[in-house]
Amino acid sequence: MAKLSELLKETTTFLKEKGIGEVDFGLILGSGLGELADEVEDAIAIPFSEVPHFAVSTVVGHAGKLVYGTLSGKKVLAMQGRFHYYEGHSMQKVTYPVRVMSALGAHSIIVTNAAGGVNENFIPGNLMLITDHINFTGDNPLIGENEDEMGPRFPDMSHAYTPEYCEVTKKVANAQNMSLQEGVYMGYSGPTYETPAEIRMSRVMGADAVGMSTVSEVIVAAHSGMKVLGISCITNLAAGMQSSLNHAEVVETTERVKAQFKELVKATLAEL
Ligand SMILES: O=P(O)(O)O[C@H]1O[C@H](CO)[C@@H](O)[C@H]1O
Ligand SMILES: Nc1nc2[nH]cnc2c(=O)[nH]1
Repeated sequence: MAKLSELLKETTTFLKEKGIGEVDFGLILGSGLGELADEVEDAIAIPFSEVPHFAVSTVVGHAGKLVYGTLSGKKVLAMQGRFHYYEGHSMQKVTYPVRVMSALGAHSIIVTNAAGGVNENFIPGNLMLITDHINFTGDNPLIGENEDEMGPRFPDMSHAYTPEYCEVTKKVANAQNMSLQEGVYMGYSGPTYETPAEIRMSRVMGADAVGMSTVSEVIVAAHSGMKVLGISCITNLAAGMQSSLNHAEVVETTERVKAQFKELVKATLAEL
């Protein structure tokens, strides 16, 4: 199998030929949250299907494009949509875009997602600052040979969600009179939503929200030495807390709060 560093060379050479230059921040925009990339100035947009070694996005609410340009004065490379483990990709494939962002010079990523609220104080439409995560997917993108030039064999996850970035985000939300919840995101493999019993377990384990993404991306960001800001949009109450769950409701809730979500990310990005 080709080394990761060799694959990355092919991908970054392709992207540079398309006009993509230095990147400060990588942005991963979750279910229904991709519209933020439409605000990128001087944008260069490339479908995932054209990018060497990228998977394709198959989920509703994930446009499947890379968008490069300037947002809040920062050079960003945004993913309008992401890859998920439940789509049948390996964890390495799911997280390859984070490797690409790092290889293009990004020192930080902003990860966003749609998530179910486990914390009984949350309501659909809330935004939640992710302060930590529980990897409950049963897999890890770093399993396998470690390429030492990519990062350490045993990465420290003590401060995976960069504490300074959390502080800045809280200040920005406060200054804008925006309510911002905070909590722990628990990543399941999906594609089933959880059972009510799993949600009761998640709550006991310390989860405030549950989803099917993000944790593997943040593990790779930590491995690459990147700073991380994570924001969940609580799109529904988790299983057992409302009558039933479906993806149409998830996308509908993001529609309702997308203006607030975009404002929070843009204003925070300006301060980072
Ligand atoms: O995490 P994102 O991609 O935002 O989407 C979340 O919403 C989808 C389920 O409705 C799953 O893909 C889950 O992970
Ligand atoms: N796993 C999971 N993912 C979600 N994405 C949006 N809502 C949910 C949820 O309740 N559970």
